[in-house]
Amino acid sequence: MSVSTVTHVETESLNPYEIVQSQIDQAGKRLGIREEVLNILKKPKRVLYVSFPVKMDNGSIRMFEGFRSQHNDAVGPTKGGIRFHPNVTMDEVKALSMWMSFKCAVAHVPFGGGKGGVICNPHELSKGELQRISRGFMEAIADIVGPEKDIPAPDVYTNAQTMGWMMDTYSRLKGHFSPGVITGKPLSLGGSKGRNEATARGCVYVIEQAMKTLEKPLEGATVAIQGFGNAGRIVADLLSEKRCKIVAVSDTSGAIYQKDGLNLDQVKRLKDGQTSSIVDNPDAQRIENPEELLELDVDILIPAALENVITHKNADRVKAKIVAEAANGPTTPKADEILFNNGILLLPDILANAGGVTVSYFEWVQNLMNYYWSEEEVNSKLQKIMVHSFSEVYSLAKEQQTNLRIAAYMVAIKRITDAMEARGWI
Ligand SMILES: NC(=O)C1=CN([C@@H]2O[C@H](COP(=O)(O)OP(=O)(O)OC[C@H]3O[C@@H](n4cnc5c(N)ncnc54)[C@H](O)[C@@H]3O)[C@@H](O)[C@H]2O)C=CC1
Ligand SMILES: O=C(O)CCC(=O)C(=O)O
Repeated sequence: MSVSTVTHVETESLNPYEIVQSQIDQAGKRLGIREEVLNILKKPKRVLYVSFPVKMDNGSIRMFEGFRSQHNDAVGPTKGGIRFHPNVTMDEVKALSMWMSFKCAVAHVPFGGGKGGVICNPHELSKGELQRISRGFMEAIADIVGPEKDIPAPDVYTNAQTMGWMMDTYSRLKGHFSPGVITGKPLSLGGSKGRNEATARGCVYVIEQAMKTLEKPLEGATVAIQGFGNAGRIVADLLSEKRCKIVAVSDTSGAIYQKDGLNLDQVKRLKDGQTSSIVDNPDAQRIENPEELLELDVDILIPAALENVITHKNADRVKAKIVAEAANGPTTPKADEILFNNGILLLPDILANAGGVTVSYFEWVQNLMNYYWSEEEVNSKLQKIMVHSFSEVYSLAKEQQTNLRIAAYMVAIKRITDAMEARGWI
């Protein structure tokens, strides 16, 4: 491994909106795209701020705030998840919507990028309150979403149930059943088989291709995963089915380690138990500083929680051979540079976690046809897309002697600017 050339960077922006703009600049310049065209991509087309009242269980009325950002719809209607989190900001939602445009373009999914967020802490809310927040937010954004306009989906701290409530609210407002307005729904409401696992499954398909390319066996590979929700937990299961050793996982309660591989059934029982905490595990060692999970000497590191966890401050201590970004935006641009110089293969979010939106696209197609596919059909179509996307991005990265993130952006920007040109926008 070569020694990093970037060792004394003092600061870098952790604002995801500024980060995605710098990523667009880097890739756009390599493509030789005019600045005025890149400027179109550097801002979302529309951002809606909403505030809405919700009746709480104790009878009080509380105001909640949220955002929906629609980045670029040159390729098709905008699409992307809705996040419920206490720290959601408008800039974060804008950035997430931009990553969605590029992700869809990398996967050849005919959507532009959208994203939503509601500032709230689901851990402090009852199921009834969550339902009223979900309905309130959908009512507030109903005018700008729709099966042919903008199609939300789950993201952090939202799930199939949240999507079901939102679909019901939208359908009532429009006066007809409208499953195509949102994806990631329960199967009983037009959800797609395989959507719940799709983000993780897509990530595993990409990891498999990367390991093949590096000529390393997947069987027996050691894995550390930050985040144990939809993305992280299912990645753990799927990689363990492939006989990888999941040696460390973390969630908001902390991080645990077991050098011979964690007993995942036990970890899941703890997560689903009363305290919802993975750290009370007598058979695993607790990692006192959970961020040190990112620095473990493993074959594969999977950030599957939030943004900005691998930065210029800790990137030099990352020892994994592959970093697979199940999360959106976990690695900063300076950290990208350090990992690349250190010979670590980073599978960027807009490639590695594109499985979720890909199967969301399949769900939308099934809703519009009102004809549903088997799980095998969904998974095999997903695999084809992920394998093809990886090889397209990997070949370009080799040709351009750059990292996979910049190559993925180049693929995406080319596809979106071609559509903008064909529409006569540029
Ligand atoms: N759900 C989906 O289909 C997709 C999700 N993603 C991305 O994957 C990431 C995770 O999302 P989901 O798994 O859907 O959310 P989730 O709500 O199902 O799970 C989030 C997990 O992250 C953990 N977490 C939160 N903060 C943490 C921290 N500081 N340290 C360690 N763990 C922490 C939580 O405890 C929870 O286990 C996000 O970046 C999301 O945008 C990307 C593509 C699709
Ligand atoms: O399934 C979707 O439409 C979008 C999922 C998502 O929010 C993401 O890929 O970040």
